[in-house]
Amino acid sequence: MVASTASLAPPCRSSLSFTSSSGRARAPPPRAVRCSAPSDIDAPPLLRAAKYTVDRYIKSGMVVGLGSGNASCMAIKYLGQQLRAGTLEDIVGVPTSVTSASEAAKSGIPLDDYQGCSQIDFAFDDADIIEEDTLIAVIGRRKLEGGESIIQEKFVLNAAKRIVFIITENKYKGALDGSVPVLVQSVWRRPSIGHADPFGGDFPVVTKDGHNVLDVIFTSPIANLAQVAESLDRVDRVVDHGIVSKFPCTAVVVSESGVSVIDSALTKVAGYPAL
Ligand SMILES: O=C(CO)[C@H](O)[C@H](O)COP(=O)(O)O
Repeated sequence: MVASTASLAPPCRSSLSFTSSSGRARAPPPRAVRCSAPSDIDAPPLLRAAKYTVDRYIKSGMVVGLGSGNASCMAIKYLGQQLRAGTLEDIVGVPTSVTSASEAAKSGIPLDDYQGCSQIDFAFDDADIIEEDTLIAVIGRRKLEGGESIIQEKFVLNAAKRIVFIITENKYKGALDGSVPVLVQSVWRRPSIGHADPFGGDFPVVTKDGHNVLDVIFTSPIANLAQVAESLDRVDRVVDHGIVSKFPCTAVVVSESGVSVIDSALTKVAGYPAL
């Protein structure tokens, strides 16, 4: 459960600046490009997307960030199958959560800890929502009580040379809605009865890194996720948040009609094999 709730006025798209948290201006990313994707037409669409991601992006010898969520779980299992079949060799997985670590261990994928790992060749992950064009994602809206960690997940994604989000079509949007999870240093909460402390009170979630989670709820569409991330980065006692801004970034999007690949780097599209 979330610790508490706050609201934030949505930023205005007209002031989009793409300034990084270090204050450096960066060029707006190219528009995402869509192309159709591939084979294995009998499998359920999410599984096709997971298999496509493994087949297309993972090569023998890679260090691979292993995401969290349904699609990532399928990709982890399929990666394990490819290792057992000998189609892929010498893969080391870096899990983004306890759940992905456990799934990878069951699938026979050798693992490394994210804290001991500075270079990750490729990572895949689920997301709660992805902004069209920029491919900026929100992760971590679900409960944070099963060993998930936004800090761990973002560390792995940021350390990866290339990332792919595997999502269903309803998560790929122009006008984003809902909430952004924000990690804050634990605060003492006033109890309605009894005693309170950072680990109790009215039972707020305390993450495995020792933080509380605020869900910043937007009551109108989020016009500009990059600007929301910048604003949050400037708030005192905010440790991290669920907005992932990474370039280049690819979304493998599942719809009823099939699987599409949307790539934020126009130049990469030409390199795709015929699908
Ligand atoms: O934090 C996340 C990705 O790590 C997402 O919140 C979550 O995993 C989405 O899961 P699903 O795709 O199964 O709904």
